[in-house]
Amino acid sequence: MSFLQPQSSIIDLGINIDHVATLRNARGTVYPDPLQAALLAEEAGADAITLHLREDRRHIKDADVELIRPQLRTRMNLESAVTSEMVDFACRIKPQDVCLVPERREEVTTEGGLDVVKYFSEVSTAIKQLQAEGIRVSLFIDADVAQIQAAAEAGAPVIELHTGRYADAHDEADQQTQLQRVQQGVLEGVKRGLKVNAGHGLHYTNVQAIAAIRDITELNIGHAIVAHAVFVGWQNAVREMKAIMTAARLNGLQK
Ligand SMILES: CC(=O)[C@@H](O)[C@H](O)COP(=O)(O)O
Ligand SMILES: NCC(=O)COP(=O)(O)O
Repeated sequence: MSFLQPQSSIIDLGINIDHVATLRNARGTVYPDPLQAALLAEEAGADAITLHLREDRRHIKDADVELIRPQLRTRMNLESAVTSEMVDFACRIKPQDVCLVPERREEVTTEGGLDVVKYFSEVSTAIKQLQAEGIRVSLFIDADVAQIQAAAEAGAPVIELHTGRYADAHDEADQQTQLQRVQQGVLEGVKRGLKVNAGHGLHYTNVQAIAAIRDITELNIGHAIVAHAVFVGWQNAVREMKAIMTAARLNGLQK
């Protein structure tokens, strides 16, 4: 029985547990356990658990997804490449949400958003297949009008804007430019009736400006939280991020 009371958040936090698995896999141990991380994150205020089953299985493994799915008391947001192997797997597991992402084997992390314009037919087909299983589909895209338009036309109800360029900005002027791109992207998404999420590369001192954007529903954050947990503990790291995001949103609403 679950004693976790669902509370409505002013902005949702999806905790990405990929790099709990990265740490586990580094030594071939069974710890740290991604399932335990997911359950403790939920207790600490996570609104969703995000995990990316990469084609090379470098962190999350098939068995993690299978084990974690029925145990969650919030929801699972499974990040997946647009391949028949991954989409079939997602259809079998039936997470509440699937976020379709681009993948390149040799990349260190997800570089850039899914090119929905170029792969419109493949993306539309994957969306239909997932939706037939009752899964809500999100597309991980750059804050680009053409991509947002294509996402809406492909039938995705949700987009997640890639904040990597904002996070990697080399100076303040560039960061402002990238922030404005995200802000504009959010407006474009909302205009088309989409739920707009964001994520990638967000951390404790750059998340505020993104969380303050009033129409963003959810942020997905992983690497920075796993890293911070080394010093403050996993649940404190989750709570701290949620508190920072909530304060930034409330602040943003007052402006
Ligand atoms: C899609 C995305 O931005 C993240 O989930 C990212 O994939 C995290 O995992 P990696 O660090 O393996 O890219
Ligand atoms: N979709 C983005 C995500 O899940 C988290 O990315 P990161 O915080 O690990 O960079």
